[in-house]
Amino acid sequence: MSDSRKRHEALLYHAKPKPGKIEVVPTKKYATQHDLALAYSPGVAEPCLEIAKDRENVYKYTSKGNLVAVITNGTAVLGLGDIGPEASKPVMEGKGLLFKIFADIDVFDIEVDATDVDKFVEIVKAIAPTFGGINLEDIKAPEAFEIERRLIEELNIPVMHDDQHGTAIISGAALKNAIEITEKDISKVKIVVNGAGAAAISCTRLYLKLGATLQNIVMCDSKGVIRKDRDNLTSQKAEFATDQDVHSLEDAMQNADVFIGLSTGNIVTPEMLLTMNNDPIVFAMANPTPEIDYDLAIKTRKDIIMATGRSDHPNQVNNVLGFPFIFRGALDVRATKINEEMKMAAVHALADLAKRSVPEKVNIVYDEVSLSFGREYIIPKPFDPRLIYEIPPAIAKAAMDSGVALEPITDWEKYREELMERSGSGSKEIRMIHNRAKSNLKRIVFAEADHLDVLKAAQRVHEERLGKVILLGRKELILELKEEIGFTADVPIFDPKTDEEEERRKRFGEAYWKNRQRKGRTLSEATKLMRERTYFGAMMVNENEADAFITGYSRPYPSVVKPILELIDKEKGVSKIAACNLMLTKQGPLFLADTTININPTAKDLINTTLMTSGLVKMFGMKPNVAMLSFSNFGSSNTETSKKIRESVAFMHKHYPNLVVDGELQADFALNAELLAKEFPFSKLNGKKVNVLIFPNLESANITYKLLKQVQGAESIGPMILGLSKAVHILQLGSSVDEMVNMAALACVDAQQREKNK
Ligand SMILES: NC(=O)C1=CN([C@@H]2O[C@H](COP(=O)(O)OP(=O)(O)OC[C@H]3O[C@@H](n4cnc5c(N)ncnc54)[C@H](OP(=O)(O)O)[C@@H]3O)[C@@H](O)[C@H]2O)C=CC1
Ligand SMILES: CC(=O)C(=O)O
Ligand SMILES: [Mg+2]
Repeated sequence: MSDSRKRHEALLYHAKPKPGKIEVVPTKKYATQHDLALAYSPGVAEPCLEIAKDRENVYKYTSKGNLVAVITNGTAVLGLGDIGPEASKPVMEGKGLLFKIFADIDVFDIEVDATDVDKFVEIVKAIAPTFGGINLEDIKAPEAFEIERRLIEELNIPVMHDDQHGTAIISGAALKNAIEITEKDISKVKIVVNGAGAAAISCTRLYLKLGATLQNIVMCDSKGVIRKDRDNLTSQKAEFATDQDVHSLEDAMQNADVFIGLSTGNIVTPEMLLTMNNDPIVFAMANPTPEIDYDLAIKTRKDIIMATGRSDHPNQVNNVLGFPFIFRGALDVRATKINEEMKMAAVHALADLAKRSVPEKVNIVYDEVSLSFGREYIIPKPFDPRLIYEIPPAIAKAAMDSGVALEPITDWEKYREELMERSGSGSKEIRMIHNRAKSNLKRIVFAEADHLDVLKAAQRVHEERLGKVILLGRKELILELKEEIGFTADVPIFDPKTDEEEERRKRFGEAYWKNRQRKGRTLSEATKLMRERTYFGAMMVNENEADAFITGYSRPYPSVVKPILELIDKEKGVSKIAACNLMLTKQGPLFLADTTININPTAKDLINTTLMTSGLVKMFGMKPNVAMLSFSNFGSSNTETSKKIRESVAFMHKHYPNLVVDGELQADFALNAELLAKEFPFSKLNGKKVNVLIFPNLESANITYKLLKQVQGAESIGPMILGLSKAVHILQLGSSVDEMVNMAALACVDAQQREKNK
């Protein structure tokens, strides 16, 4: 896109459909006169009086605890300089947007027309009662240091100048990882810092805490190198003044290992980069134009680790990765400050997160095949859904340990749940299954581990400790792919076709043959079949060499179901297996059956499917409320379909009176409690929230689950096979990584359950 088009697009984005990026949204009902009498006079007087009695109650009755002020005077707006309070407003609204979407924190952006330190401090202090925290932004040095120092001292809510400490935390984490990749020693690396303002000074102070050595640092400002022999240095600049024989940025760059740019755009040249040491680390963080263009830098030095503050290149080192999560953790324990311990905890939590395997969602958002720790991925991406539940707990814990938390967290698991809930990251049901899988690790076989996405899913299962992973497939290819995605853990790999597995093939073949010898299989045939991974993997579960098995990613469903049915016995009392999909819809979880096995089930099949699905629902910790669906309601039609459903409902009412099941019902009546109560008050489903839908045939079930997925974007877990005697599950052809991770977790929980029921 040309520069003028980009400019036009940015202006249009801010202007339309209504000017600006944020608005205020009420959180309470306001539809009736009664609601308004509560929201405003007279009802509002009650919380006012409670707060007047005890100021602490402000956290109970108002939004203070989750409200942050983003405050500026517009004197150092990005790298655009002193452009004034009005011109800074788009940036501050932008921060409001980011606080909200990444950490569910509400923001008032406040642009103050005051450059005088005393006046600015007075104004912020005067409005502080409104807020739970204060994010100072884009205030130039040296005033920024004094303003922040005084506000921290005089207020008892967290105050942080983000350009200083947010930037220091993020760039500190990135620097720590980049140095690790280059295998250098932080205490020995030569660092050039260009810029000596709010961001540069605080970043450099933090690098010293990470182990960098003052003698190895050269800092430059707009006038050149900050040398001891320069006059009129501010006290902050004087901290970093050098007596080395360097007099220009060019001099400083010679043999430097690290360049930190927090100054202004386009001031580093390719020639300067060429004089740097091997494996140079270049963080050109000026916004919006970096000190050197990303493409130019990587073209100039093949051995570079390059980062900018921008989102359109790899390695975005930008404080967006920090402030939402830092304030989240601080607000959640009512921290009175954001202290050094909390900042350091954030550095390490961020640096560590970059080393773990990346959720597939992140690859998709950034249009990447497989992000993994390395030169082009030294720090997590802002859209990483794990940030919200990994970083705030680290901050909160450090606040508690360092004695600045007024409301310590006692239940960390619950806190993590709340954080996930805030971000809408994954559903409760998925988290519940993941947590249960983690509680007792089961051995799970991935049949098609030589496929990239299957291997990525296995990596997640391993790293998130959802199960003990066993990989099946071509070993050489698996090893190659493992290396590519940074899956370094040593997990068992089996290649069923190789000589290495001859003994197992023989043993599995014999066991299989014993079962099938009267069904037309010879021993040699049976042994030969064990070269196939579906057979081999399923036999591992049969022979207790694994607890769970998932397969089917690369093959059509029916071609996988057939061998599975030959190999794995049905559960006692089950005549036919069935399949169920859990759909995570906006109205809550819905279990749909039978989505993939029985084309035209009989009344008996429907009863079996209903009973098996009800068992599954209980495994998810829920009570099943089952609607048997059709195109008619309670006898309004007399087709064969309606009749078979009525027959199965009658059977279940007689033999399973405690099961909440009814029908036949149309889908809208099943899912709309009011409609059902009005028309069919006699129904067993009255007053219940239906969470199981049993369909009259496979077509209707299968079409519905796929429609929900595509049209409503509902997440689906499944199809889960019901009625087998082992935890064996079949994936849909081409399942996504997330779907496979969820299925694997479910298969592990299924295996746990079977162990318990033994
Ligand atoms: N990626 C990120 O997350 C962040 C990036 N930044 C970027 O860092 C830059 C500075 O921000 P901030 O510290 O808040 O602002 P300040 O106004 O506090 O500091 C600006 C500094 O840049 C120096 N400078 C200006 N021009 C040059 C030059 N040609 N050569 C060397 N130094 C120069 C100034 O020198 P002097 O002291 O002589 O005036 C001053 O020290 C901005 O570009 C901003 O966008 C800031 C925060 C976060
Ligand atoms: C990112 C940021 O805060 C800045 O450039 O000022
Ligand atoms: Mg800023």
